[in-house]
Amino acid sequence: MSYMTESPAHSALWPAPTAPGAVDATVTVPGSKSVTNRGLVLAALSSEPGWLRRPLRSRDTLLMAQALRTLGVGIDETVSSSSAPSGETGGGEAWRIIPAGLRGPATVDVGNAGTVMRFLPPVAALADGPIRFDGDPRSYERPLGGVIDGLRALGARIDDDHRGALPMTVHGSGGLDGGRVEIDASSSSQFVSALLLSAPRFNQGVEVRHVGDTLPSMPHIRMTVDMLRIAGAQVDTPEAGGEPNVWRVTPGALLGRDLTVEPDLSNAQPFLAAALVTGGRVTIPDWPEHTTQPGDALREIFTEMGGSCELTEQGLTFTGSGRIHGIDIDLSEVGELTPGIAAVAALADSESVLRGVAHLRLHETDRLAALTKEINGLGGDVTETADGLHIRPRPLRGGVFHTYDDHRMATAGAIIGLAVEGVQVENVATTAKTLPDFPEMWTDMLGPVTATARRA
Ligand SMILES: O=C(O)C1=C[C@@H](OP(=O)(O)O)[C@@H](O)[C@H](O)C1
Ligand SMILES: C=C(OP(=O)(O)O)C(=O)O
Repeated sequence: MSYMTESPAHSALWPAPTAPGAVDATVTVPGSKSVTNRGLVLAALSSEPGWLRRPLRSRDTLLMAQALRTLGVGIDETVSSSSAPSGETGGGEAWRIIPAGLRGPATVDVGNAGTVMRFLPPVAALADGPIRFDGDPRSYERPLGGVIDGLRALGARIDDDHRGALPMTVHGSGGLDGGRVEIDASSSSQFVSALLLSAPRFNQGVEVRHVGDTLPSMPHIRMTVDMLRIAGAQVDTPEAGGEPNVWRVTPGALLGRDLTVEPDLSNAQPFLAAALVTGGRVTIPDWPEHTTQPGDALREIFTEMGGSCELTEQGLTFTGSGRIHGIDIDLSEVGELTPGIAAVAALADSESVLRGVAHLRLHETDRLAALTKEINGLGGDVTETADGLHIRPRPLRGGVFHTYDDHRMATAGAIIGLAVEGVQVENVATTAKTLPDFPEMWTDMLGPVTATARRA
């Protein structure tokens, strides 16, 4: 299976640092991948220029920006926020997005970014000309059928040589009818988000009805709806008294906005985990009081696993208790948190059952297989279930932790390395997908620990 293949170029080993004591650090986490890529798409489809402040600059977001540029959108990444119209949000980068007529021929490289491969085909259907979509080998294996079939039902012409997967060509005709569509989004919530994000520009808007058994990552669909509304779209949702599993977007102009991107709370996970694993304390500045990001659930999940947290003006402070408990939890809403939770669970004082995440087999890698193999490779006792993992903690030993081009596998290996000597994370550079500075941030977080340990 593809998750087992290792490319020689990726064989570099990163010695994951062990924590000599309790961490005590403040870690500023860059912007959310999910918010940045939605912000870029919505701004590109707007009727006037907009700003995106403190965007995430990582492989996934740069691929999104590059793809939109290829279609004709202007994105100035170098603008500092001081020259932005309302500089009151402070320093940091601000991107200026200037919408333009979308046109092909063009080729979009999706890398292995779910947000790019799912959110952009509907945008391409609005463009004039053929848009070819291609990406990393893994992108060919990730589900796309809901987007392709959905777009066809709404009037798009698509050549998908591999039936429901990449590579493919969307033959944009300058507009799309839109209307009613049924899709099965049980393999990815991003199918729903994709069809909703571009829908204000469809002639009839859209009514998306999910007809599958399960629907993962609901907070990400709520994020899509929230951001559409902020951009001026009218959206009817199941939460607002509508039918279950049905979303409607009315056609209309999207407005250029001045949006500040929240820190990526899923990327905050390894740092919070460090507080839990070492019985220390980590503060993440700018943790939003209200958010649709699934990472917000870490406040509850990690508290149940053995700590406490406090949200103050300084941010979110998580304090470990020195004990790590197992957890029995349905992670279907917050699937992307699974690798980090599994890593902590492998170090706990009792068993864990992680449920509701069968769809992780089709993420960056087969995450259930990869976590099982790698934790067991260090002496752990993990078994795959039909929809998750059963983790029985055991004393672990050092060894190579393979990452299969999955950023969250790399951070999971780093978490285990805090407590287990001799863990070597293969291809830690894969964290560049969403957090290019991860190794430096990790070492910086541990810096004060070393100082504390020396003082003690
Ligand atoms: O819409 C989004 O930004 C995301 C939705 C989720 O995808 P799935 O529903 O495919 O799990 C999540 O895992 C991914 O990291 C980001
Ligand atoms: C599943 C993830 O990414 P993608 O957006 O590529 O689906 C993830 O970041 O955990």
